[in-house]
Amino acid sequence: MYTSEKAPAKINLTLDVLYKRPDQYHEVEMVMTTVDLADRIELFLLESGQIKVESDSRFIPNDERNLAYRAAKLLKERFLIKKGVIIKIDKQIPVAAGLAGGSSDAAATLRGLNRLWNLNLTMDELAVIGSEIGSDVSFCVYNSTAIAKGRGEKITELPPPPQCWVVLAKPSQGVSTQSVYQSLRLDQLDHPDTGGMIMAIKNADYQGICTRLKNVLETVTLPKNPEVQQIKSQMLRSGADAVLMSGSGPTVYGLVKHESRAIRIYNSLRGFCEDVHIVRMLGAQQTLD
Ligand SMILES: C[C@@](CO)(OP(=O)(O)O)[C@H](O)COP(=O)(O)OP(=O)(O)OC[C@H]1O[C@@H](n2ccc(N)nc2=O)[C@H](O)[C@@H]1O
Ligand SMILES: Nc1ncnc2c1ncn2[C@@H]1O[C@H](COP(=O)(O)OP(=O)(O)O)[C@@H](O)[C@H]1O
Repeated sequence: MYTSEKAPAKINLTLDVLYKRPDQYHEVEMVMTTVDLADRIELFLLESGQIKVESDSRFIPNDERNLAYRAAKLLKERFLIKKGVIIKIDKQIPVAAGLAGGSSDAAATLRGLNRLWNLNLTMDELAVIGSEIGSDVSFCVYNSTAIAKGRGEKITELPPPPQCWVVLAKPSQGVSTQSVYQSLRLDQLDHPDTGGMIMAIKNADYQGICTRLKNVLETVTLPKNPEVQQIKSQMLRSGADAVLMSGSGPTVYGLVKHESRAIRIYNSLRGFCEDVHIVRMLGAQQTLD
């Protein structure tokens, strides 16, 4: 028995942090969507009951630390499943980049095992389970466009944003999500216009989306990582309609309407950044290829 899932990357269109919670997480308000840069997850039923992870990437663990492994283990224990699974990960999303690659792999594993192990769980039930793996996993289960609140597990879906091209550039220096949140100066934040962003998306207002991109975590990552600001400036110089760092970073993305402009930005980044991708904004549930 076999099944497969795509695990797309996410980008934050807005990311706001409201306050630090008693559980030491932060209350967030984020508008996120997906792009067509995706890992591919293949799931093979194992009668032996074992969970195995195989990946072509040397940047992620292939044991119980892998978020896809943790998703399988959680489902197996929660629903007393005797069978096992081999999880093959074709890694395309840059790791520790602010693109939720690990979270998306975990979410794709939940969706795939729901079929492979005949669990018949709803997306809402899978999203609740996903929130036990990480704050971004619930959003990744729905795999669409949404407002995320709470730690990131309270999801309200939105219509997809208008079609456009996205140039993603990931600087070489990694970033620790935990340290970014912990270094945030909550009393000095200039908050995003989250409501305005939601209206712009609902009205398919591309310009309105561009003018409202804002991520408060930039206040931490940009001073520590000058490459991020350099890439933002270079993208704007080369014609991006808007630029922003995604999540806790360091990936920067630029939005443009036409592929020719995306190619010009891509070429202008040679020498600035090695890990650059031209992708489409997705924003809606993906059918399997
Ligand atoms: C920053 C964001 C924005 O979309 O994405 P990435 O940059 O990771 O893609 C997310 O909030 C990251 O979600 P995720 O990467 O799943 O975080 P988790 O593993 O749950 O938490 C990692 C650490 O980040 C901090 N954390 C995370 C979420 C949150 N709402 N408040 C926090 O303070 C905590 O210190 C936690 O120990
Ligand atoms: N399947 C996976 N894909 C990517 N990273 C993973 C995976 N499983 C565990 N990890 C670990 O999670 C961290 C990066 O998570 P990722 O979701 O790629 O970054 P971000 O949270 O910045 O978007 C790294 O420490 C990586 O080793």
